[in-house]
Amino acid sequence: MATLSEKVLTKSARNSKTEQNGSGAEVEETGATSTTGATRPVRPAAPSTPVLSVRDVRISDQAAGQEIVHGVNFTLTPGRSVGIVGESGSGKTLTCRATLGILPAHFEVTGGSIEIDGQDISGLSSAQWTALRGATISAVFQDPASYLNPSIRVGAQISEVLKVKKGLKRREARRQAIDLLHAVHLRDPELVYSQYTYELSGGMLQRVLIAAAIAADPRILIADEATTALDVTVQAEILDLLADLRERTGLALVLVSHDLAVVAQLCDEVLVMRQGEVVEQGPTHEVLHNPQHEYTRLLIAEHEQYGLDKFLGTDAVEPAKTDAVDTADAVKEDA
Ligand SMILES: Nc1ncnc2c1ncn2[C@@H]1O[C@H](COP(=O)(O)OP(=O)(O)OP(=O)(O)O)[C@@H](O)[C@H]1O
Repeated sequence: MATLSEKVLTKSARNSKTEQNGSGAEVEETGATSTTGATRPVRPAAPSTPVLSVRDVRISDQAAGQEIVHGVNFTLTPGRSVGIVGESGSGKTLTCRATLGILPAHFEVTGGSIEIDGQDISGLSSAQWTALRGATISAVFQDPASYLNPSIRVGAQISEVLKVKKGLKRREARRQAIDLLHAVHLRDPELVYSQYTYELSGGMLQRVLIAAAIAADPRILIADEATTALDVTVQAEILDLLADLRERTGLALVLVSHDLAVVAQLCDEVLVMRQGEVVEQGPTHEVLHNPQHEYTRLLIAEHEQYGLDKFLGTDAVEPAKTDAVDTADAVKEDA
């Protein structure tokens, strides 16, 4: 079977859409939520094996002696995507970082379990993590400049991933890095390869970071507010790119966004978080069309003015009941 980057590159070379490759299995929806959350009906589990299982994960700040994330559940099979939305500080990034094994100092997973490709991550050694990151699970965060080294040409940074993770020789790593820059729709990839971060725009840097993140053909990509800082046109292009990777290569996506339109466009399932709780969870279309929790309704109301309904098909989104609540406080991110 062709690797992820080979498939991306093949597609890029053809520069045309192809049909799904069959690896995009039906999502296995657990139907589970936090104990306080609204629960959706469970669909029968899909036959495909999960690449990522997050089960009742709890994260605590050990310095403060406080649980911050109170139980997150979701399962991803190849080619499927889950979105995590919610107010600032609700635990979205901590959940992602726990999945990547990079929680900040003092923070620990104090309950539940996380399995990547069937492997419980709790007992992994640092060598095992090194093998897993990039090759099986990868991530793109906001602010790409802070994840790239300003004193090394961006292409060399992608080549390095290819040399370390795929054991490629210098010349082949360079060739594949340029192909990857092409695959993320950067014009003149050879030029970009030889440039430094200060020479590139935010949108270009974000694409470079995505190219680096997918270089080693991961099975799971975590995109945490990866398009938030970009202008709408560039954001749309990057979302298309992620959707394309997902459909064509079976990449499983965890997408954190404050933007419900982004989640509506890209995700099969959505988790709505507030104050460390998953208050609502289910198939994206269902949650956004028929929200059960007041906070979800608030989020939707906040986004309707930005044209969320255009991503939800022809049906209008349920009108939100917002009278009793100060939405500006409830949805701090949008302030
Ligand atoms: N490195 C850290 N040190 C101290 N506290 C932290 C750290 N990272 C997160 N927290 C705290 O943990 C809680 C959850 O943070 P997290 O970053 O997961 O929120 P979030 O939902 O991703 O928010 P945002 O949308 O603003 O990124 C917050 O109260 C935050 O202040």
